[in-house]
Amino acid sequence: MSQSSILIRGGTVVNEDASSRSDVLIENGLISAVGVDLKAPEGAEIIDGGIDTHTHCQLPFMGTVAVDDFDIGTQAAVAGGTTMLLDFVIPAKGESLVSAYHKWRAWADPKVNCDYSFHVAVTYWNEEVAKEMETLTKEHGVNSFKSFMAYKGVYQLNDGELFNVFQKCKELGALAQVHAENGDAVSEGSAKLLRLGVHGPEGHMLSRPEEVEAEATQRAVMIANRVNTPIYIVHVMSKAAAEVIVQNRREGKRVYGEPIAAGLGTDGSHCFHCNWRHAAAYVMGPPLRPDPTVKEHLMRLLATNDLQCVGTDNCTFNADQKALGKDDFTKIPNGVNGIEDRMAIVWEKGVVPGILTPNEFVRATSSSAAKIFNLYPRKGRIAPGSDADVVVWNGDASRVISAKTHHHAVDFNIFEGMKVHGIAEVTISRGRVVFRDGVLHTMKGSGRYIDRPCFGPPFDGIEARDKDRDERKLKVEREPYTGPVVKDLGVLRVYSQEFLRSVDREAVLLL
Ligand SMILES: NC(=O)NCCC(=O)O
Ligand SMILES: [Zn+2]
Repeated sequence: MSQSSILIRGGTVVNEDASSRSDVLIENGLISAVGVDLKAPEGAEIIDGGIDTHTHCQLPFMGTVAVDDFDIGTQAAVAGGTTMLLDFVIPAKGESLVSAYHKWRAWADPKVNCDYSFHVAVTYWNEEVAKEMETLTKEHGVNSFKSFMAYKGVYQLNDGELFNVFQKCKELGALAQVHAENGDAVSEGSAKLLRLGVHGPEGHMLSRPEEVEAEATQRAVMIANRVNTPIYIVHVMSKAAAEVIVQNRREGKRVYGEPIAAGLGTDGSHCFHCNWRHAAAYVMGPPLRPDPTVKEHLMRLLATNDLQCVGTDNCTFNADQKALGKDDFTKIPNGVNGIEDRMAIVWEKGVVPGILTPNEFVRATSSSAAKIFNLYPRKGRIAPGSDADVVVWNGDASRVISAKTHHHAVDFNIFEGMKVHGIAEVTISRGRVVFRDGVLHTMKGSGRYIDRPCFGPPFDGIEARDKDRDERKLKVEREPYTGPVVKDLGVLRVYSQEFLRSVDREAVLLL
């Protein structure tokens, strides 16, 4: 059969809700039939191609540029069974969001080897930004905007700005996302560690413990709930932050949480490694936690659907780039790898020990992302009419992860030496075999940018909740007050407690 027509026979088709022994027929980039005797290698599982919800290919960041570009990043993706990336446009403070979007498209379009789409970060706030958000949703298929609560002085928004961004997201039907870390606490913590003479990578981790992430997570959820708009917390890295999400979901708040491959597969103890380069390789924000039990904890929350999508935050820097921070951990470019190994890490740490079923694996690595970002069932499902992004997955086969053999550009792999089960034997992107038996067959620029319409599933019921909560229902109709009113001084003056203590109170009131 030609590339535009592929029949995968004799496998088990694994969707998020059911598995069945079926063949899969692919024609012209779409799945055209799923059924028996249509005619994968015996015993293989046919899984919908993975969706990585969080990548930063060739991101200009902290004085350098991430080395996995859109070509290498998408090659690594398909080699690991991922067929779609959701990357981020991150405009500089004051830069037009729309221009930044076009700049990122020009970087990505000629290079991508599988489908992709962009979230856009809001790194400052004014009315022009609000208009540009609208343009991005209406003309450029963007339905998610990320705000940073960290990176003080660079990307960090204050609470008032978060209210504005979330309110605009709600109006547009776009999903508000946050990087939840208290940027002021990070900044104070970093300065303290440096003052104490802790300059190495461990200082990064020690300067921003779990409560710094948990507090910001709670604040973001509170603000989103005040606005009554859904909120998506990117890279949930700690038990404390995860607990905030679990509790708020129990209370009915519309909150989604995204652990990443690094947080599920390894931990922050590496930041104490005596080799500086090794330790620096694990520096990312929020940090990987030193507690070795965090990874299993997060995996169990994926099983219960308390956390939803697995991303990677893939943002890779070579040794010489990480060395920008050799004398000061605050200058180490933050970021780790993950795109290629994400699916295998979730299989190894989730399915192999029995924490996740294969169906839950599909939900966590693909279908939930497709639903939350409004791509379903075009992506995230093996069914007639869906895009033919498919992986023939061998859950019994194993490999040892190594920077020597990986498909990334980076010179280090945070999962180095780990034996993982779950191998993508064949990866099909839009009906074309792009990876088979360990060999890439990618075509640079063949991936497409996928528009994502607004008002996806996270918005179901939001309007009804607005009606239910409408405070006007509690407004009290009263007789107007007709008694005396103190003379209006005309000017509202706000004095500090210190000032008030230092002067005669009577005098101040008379001013
Ligand atoms: N996360 C990280 O350490 N690097 C990438 C940029 C970001 O997402 O904050
Ligand atoms: Zn990120």
